[in-house]
Amino acid sequence: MLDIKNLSINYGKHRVLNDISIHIDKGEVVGLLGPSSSGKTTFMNVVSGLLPYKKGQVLINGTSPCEKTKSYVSLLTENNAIPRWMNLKDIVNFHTEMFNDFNKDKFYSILKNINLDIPDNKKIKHLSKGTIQMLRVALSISRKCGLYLLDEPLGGMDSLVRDQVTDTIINEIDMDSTIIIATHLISEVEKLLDKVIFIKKGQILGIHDCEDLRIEKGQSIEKTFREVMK
Ligand SMILES: Nc1ncnc2c1ncn2[C@@H]1O[C@H](COP(=O)(O)OP(=O)(O)OP(=O)(O)O)[C@@H](O)[C@H]1O
Repeated sequence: MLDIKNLSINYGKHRVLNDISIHIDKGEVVGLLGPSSSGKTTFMNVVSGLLPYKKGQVLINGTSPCEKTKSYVSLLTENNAIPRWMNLKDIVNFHTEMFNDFNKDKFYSILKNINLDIPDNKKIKHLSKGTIQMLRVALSISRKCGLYLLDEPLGGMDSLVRDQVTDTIINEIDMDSTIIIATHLISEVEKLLDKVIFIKKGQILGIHDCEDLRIEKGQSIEKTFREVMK
């Protein structure tokens, strides 16, 4: 489904992704795990088509990121891009117009499941950071896509809410869709993951099947992550 070969990205002279190669199958749930500044967001931006690349190859079902693949990919960006003046109804209308695959009913049902009771006329600027993040996650998983790129989906949420949101992510996304979650909150997402990619300073330190890694190391993915990143 996603094939990346020898991808390198520079910002000026600073290399932020260094010759990375990754293959991800349809339906896999993959954790892109690395400390701050390891290149996770850059990776997500390239795959989503937001950031062009010159070195290497990125193929989504055989096609380089472009307008066509954008309709196949739901990107949850790390930072909020929803204008602060919008209210809930504006946001829903915007998404309905913007994305043919956005399912409004599903969106409201997800809000209900995560106990997010936001009136239609409530403006973004009056919501807390954690609430905005929950809203953004609900928006991105209410699209029907083949690939979900979730960049720090749990940022700004308290631990109880994080559990609820991780369960919602896995329950609401079709099983044959692929999910890539970039995060450094590993314990919260590790139960969801089939595969992990360890990344540091733009370099892939390892790609593993989670079950195999747990058996091989006899410990959690988070503990192995800490050892690998030392
Ligand atoms: N637009 C940019 N111009 C120059 N350097 C950038 C730009 N965006 C990111 N960088 C640099 O690229 C490196 C990787 O950043 P990136 O945001 O991809 O990492 P990350 O793993 O997502 O980090 P975090 O977990 O803190 O969000 C960092 O050193 C960052 O400072």
